[in-house]
Amino acid sequence: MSTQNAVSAPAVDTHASRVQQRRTYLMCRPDHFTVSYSINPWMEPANPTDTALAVSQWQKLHDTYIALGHEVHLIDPIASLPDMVYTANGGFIIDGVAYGAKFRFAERQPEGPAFMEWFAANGFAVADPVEVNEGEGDFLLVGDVILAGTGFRSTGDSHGELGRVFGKEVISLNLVDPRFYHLDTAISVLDPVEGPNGVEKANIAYLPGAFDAEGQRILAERFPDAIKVSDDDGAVFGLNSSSDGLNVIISPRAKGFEKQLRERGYNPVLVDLSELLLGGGGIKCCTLELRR
Ligand SMILES: CN(C)C(=N)NCCC[C@H](N)C(=O)O
Repeated sequence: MSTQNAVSAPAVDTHASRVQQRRTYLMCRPDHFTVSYSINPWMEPANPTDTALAVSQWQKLHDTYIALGHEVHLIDPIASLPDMVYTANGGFIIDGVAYGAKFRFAERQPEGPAFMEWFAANGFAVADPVEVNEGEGDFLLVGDVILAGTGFRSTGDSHGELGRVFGKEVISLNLVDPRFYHLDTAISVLDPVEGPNGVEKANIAYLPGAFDAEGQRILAERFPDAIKVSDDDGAVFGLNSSSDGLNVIISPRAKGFEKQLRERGYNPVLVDLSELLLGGGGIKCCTLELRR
C-alpha cells in the first residue's frame, strides 16, 4: 500500500465512541481523465495532465477502501466524459432509491443518463430529476437530514425535489466561494452512526468561510460539536474526504484537519489525489455512496 497510514491491518475502534461502518461505493476508473475544458476555478486546460498518474492515484483510493473492508462497484468510463471519475456527482442514493443528476454544464450533461442507466441496471429505483442538481457533490446525508448546497451548481429548486423524493428534511446552505462550488468541498460527514434506536450520533467538519452568514448560523446551531477546519486545509480540499465513522480518508496536505481528527478519536488515512485535483475534485468526489 502506498497510502501513508497502514490500512492493511484490520480497522479497530481506536476511540470508545468511534465505530466503523461498512460502506458500499461506486467509483469510475479515470482512464480518460484530462482537463480539456474549464467549468471550475481549479481547471486550467493549458496545463498538462498525466492520465497514468491519475489512474494510479485513483487505484490507491480504490485499494484503500477494499483494505478497509468496504465494497466498491465500478461504472465503465466513457471516453468523451473526462469528469466521469467524479462519481459523487452522478446521483444521490438512499434506501435503494437513486435521485439522478442533471448537470449544470453541457460538458457533463451526458453523464446524468449514463449514471441513471447504471443505477437501474444494478437494482436501484431511479427518480428522474427535473431540476439541475449534481448529486452527492451537493447533497449530504447527515443522520436523518440532508444538507443541500446551492449557489454554483445544484439549484434551490432541486432541494425541494430532493425532499419530495426522499421524504426527509432538507437544509439548504448557500455556498459563496467559487473554489468551493460543491457542498462536499466544504463539509465532511464524519459519522452518521445508526444504532438500535435509529441515528445515535451525526457529526460533521466544515469550512465556515465557504458559506454565507445564514449558512454559518445554521451549521453552528445544528452541529455545535462540529470540527471547523482552517482555510489552509479547506484550500487543499481537506474536507473532500470520506469517513466510515472511524477511518477518514483525507488528503495528506490537510495537516491541521488530520490533527483535529486524531484528537477526536478518528483514524485519518492519507491518500494523495493531486492529479485529480487538477480537474477540481478530490477523494469524496471520486466516491458515491450506494445506500441499499
Ligand atoms: C467536490 N467536488 C468538487 C465534486 N464533487 N466533484 C468534482 C467535479 C469536478 C468537475 N471538473 C466539475 O467541475 O464538475
